[in-house]
Amino acid sequence: MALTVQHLTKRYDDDVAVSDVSITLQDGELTVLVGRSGAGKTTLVRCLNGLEQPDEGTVSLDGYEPSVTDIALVFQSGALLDSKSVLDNVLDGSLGREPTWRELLGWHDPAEKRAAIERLHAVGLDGYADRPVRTLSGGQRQRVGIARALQQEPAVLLADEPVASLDPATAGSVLDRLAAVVHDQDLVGVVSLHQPELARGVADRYLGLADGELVLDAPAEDVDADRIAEVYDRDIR
Ligand SMILES: Nc1ncnc2c1ncn2[C@@H]1O[C@H](COP(=O)(O)OP(=O)(O)OP(=O)(O)O)[C@@H](O)[C@H]1O
Repeated sequence: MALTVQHLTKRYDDDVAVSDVSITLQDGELTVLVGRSGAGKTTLVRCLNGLEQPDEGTVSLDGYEPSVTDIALVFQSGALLDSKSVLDNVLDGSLGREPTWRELLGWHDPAEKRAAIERLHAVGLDGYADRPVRTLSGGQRQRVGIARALQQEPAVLLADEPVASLDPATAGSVLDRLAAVVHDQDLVGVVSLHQPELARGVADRYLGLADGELVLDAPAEDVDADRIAEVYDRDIR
């Protein structure tokens, strides 16, 4: 499976947020998207999953237009429902696959429940299913967010600055989980990061944006700290 972006441009009035970006991302690889504040990372991620419509260009999955469930997004805040249990938050990922009456009554298919518990295992949250989400730490919440995204059974897993609010050690462990599920489940993985040093060890590929333009697209083994620093040092228009 490959996610292909061709000549994607997104403008806000006269401001070009993403400018003529073309990329191909393979499954089983975690791509780390870097760039200074305002470079266009969030806009590109939102265009990838259809939250924003590009002004020009296309996004395709193996040559087809992706469906809404093909691409899952992990939000910076986790965007979880605090009053619900961990398991119920994960099960929200399969809404849309289950009949409406089940959603309304909260009676989930037992197979979906088993799958949700396996997804909690995949993100290292065995034994947390019945905990109310409000009792979790920031890192645990982000891992619930990843499990919920996996419950959607996507081909592409996007995460927009998923560790911005976490301390470096916790951020590292969340990114390790993200990389592990991308590799184990052969997903196309994309994570945007404010702190590129956290990407070392988890990135298979780097993309760098500067002022909306793609200025770096290379396998991680070809990218050293200086190459990443160049992305941040580019002159702003
Ligand atoms: N909804 C919007 N309306 C108008 N301009 C926007 C909107 N969203 C983003 N922009 C502009 O598009 C450009 C790219 O913003 P974007 O949020 O994609 O950058 P970013 O790299 O994700 O930044 P950060 O790291 O600070 O989150 C910026 O100039 C921003 O002001």
